[in-house]
Amino acid sequence: MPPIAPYRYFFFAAVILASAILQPTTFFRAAARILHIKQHLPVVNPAPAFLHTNRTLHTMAYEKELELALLAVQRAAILTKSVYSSHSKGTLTKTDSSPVTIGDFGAQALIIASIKSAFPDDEVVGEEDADDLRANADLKSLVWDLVQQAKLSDSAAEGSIGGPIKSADDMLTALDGGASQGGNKGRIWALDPIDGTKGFLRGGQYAVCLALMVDGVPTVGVIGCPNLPVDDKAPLDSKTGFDASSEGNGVLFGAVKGQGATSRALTDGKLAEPKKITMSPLPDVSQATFCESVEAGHSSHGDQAAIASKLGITKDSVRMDSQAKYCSIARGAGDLYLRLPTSKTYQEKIWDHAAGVVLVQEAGGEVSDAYGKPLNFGIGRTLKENKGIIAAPKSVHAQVIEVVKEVLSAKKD
Ligand SMILES: Nc1ncnc2c1ncn2[C@@H]1O[C@H](COP(=O)(O)O)[C@@H](O)[C@H]1OP(=O)(O)O
Ligand SMILES: [Mg+2]
Ligand SMILES: [Mg+2]
Ligand SMILES: [Mg+2]
Repeated sequence: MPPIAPYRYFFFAAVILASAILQPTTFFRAAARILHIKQHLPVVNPAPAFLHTNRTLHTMAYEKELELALLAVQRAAILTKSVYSSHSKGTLTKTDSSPVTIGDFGAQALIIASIKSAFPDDEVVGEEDADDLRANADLKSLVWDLVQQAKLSDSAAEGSIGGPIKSADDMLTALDGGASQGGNKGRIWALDPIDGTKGFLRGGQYAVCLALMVDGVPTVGVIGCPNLPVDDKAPLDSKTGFDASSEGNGVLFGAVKGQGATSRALTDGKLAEPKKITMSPLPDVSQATFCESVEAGHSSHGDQAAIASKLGITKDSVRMDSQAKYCSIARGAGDLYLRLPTSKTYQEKIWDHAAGVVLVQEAGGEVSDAYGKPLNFGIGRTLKENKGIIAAPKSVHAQVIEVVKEVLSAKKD
């Protein structure tokens, strides 16, 4: 074999350098495979931000996962909207005394079927399971009817998320597919088919929430909010959290770690055009609008009022159910989300926060527990190492945490 001309070494080196810059995750994984390195490899931000501007140069990391999640949530929302507007919601009470409806079961089955059609090896931590449907044939047939009717009007979009579920038994299998115990290894989706079920029953806000966690880190987040106004800057109503009179409600939010966050109108077919969203600049925290749960049992309204008052906030809180709170602050309609614990024993569930956290982080915010500790999504189905949630623009997060700590330590005395 003739010797390789020296300039060719430069050429090889340039190719290797370019792959490391343009496709770092693939590059390091391939290198690790070649070198037989078995240790954990970090998730690497796919490429410098300037390369994201030109889609022909580089395929965005998690593009397929984001699109799948957006369409799967959009299809599930067709089902939840039909239950929301019907007077009978097939409500049951779970062993922890929280409500669940035929909407929750149907939406979970549809979304897990979509995930499994595209990513059969991925695990899912889903809130619901099929036990009640296996025990009650009438309930099963009610949910099966709903599931069969929920189709995206665009056949390519419907096909891309696996098409309809084939049988009632397949529906039960999909519904039971959310039993993963979570953890910090590999790809695990966190799914809340209806978040804010109490709001859903009351006629308030609710959300269909799906996140992909990679090695325990929320990486893709998608939330459908059928009752939020499409206009990102529509004022929040202090009583209900949304302006019920506004036309064209229904928003689909999406975010990928390192790539920013978007909102778009929720449709019944293919995806609408996305708009970039960011949190509002908040130079003075006393001007903040803060969001909290409607249910006094889910977060401490008293502690939250004390924190707001110490921060000099005079505006009424906006009370709304579900992760619509994360969505509202991510798009600058509100500024802070305060969720102080009401009980020493309650453990927040990962599906109640994973998607919202990606959205807020990608819109310029920071999310931690009430003591400023990062949320650990990689230790099971709950956030058992954390107490409470504080989400705020990065610029004021530390200031808010100081005040939260003061309020909490004053309570202990
Ligand atoms: N004691 C509690 N503390 C905090 N969150 C709770 C508590 N009980 C239930 N939740 C959860 O809070 C979420 C809704 O929050 P919000 O009130 O902010 O909309 C629901 O997912 C609900 O769980 P579940 O789905 O079991 O009802
Ligand atoms: Mg929930
Ligand atoms: Mg739920
Ligand atoms: Mg629930």
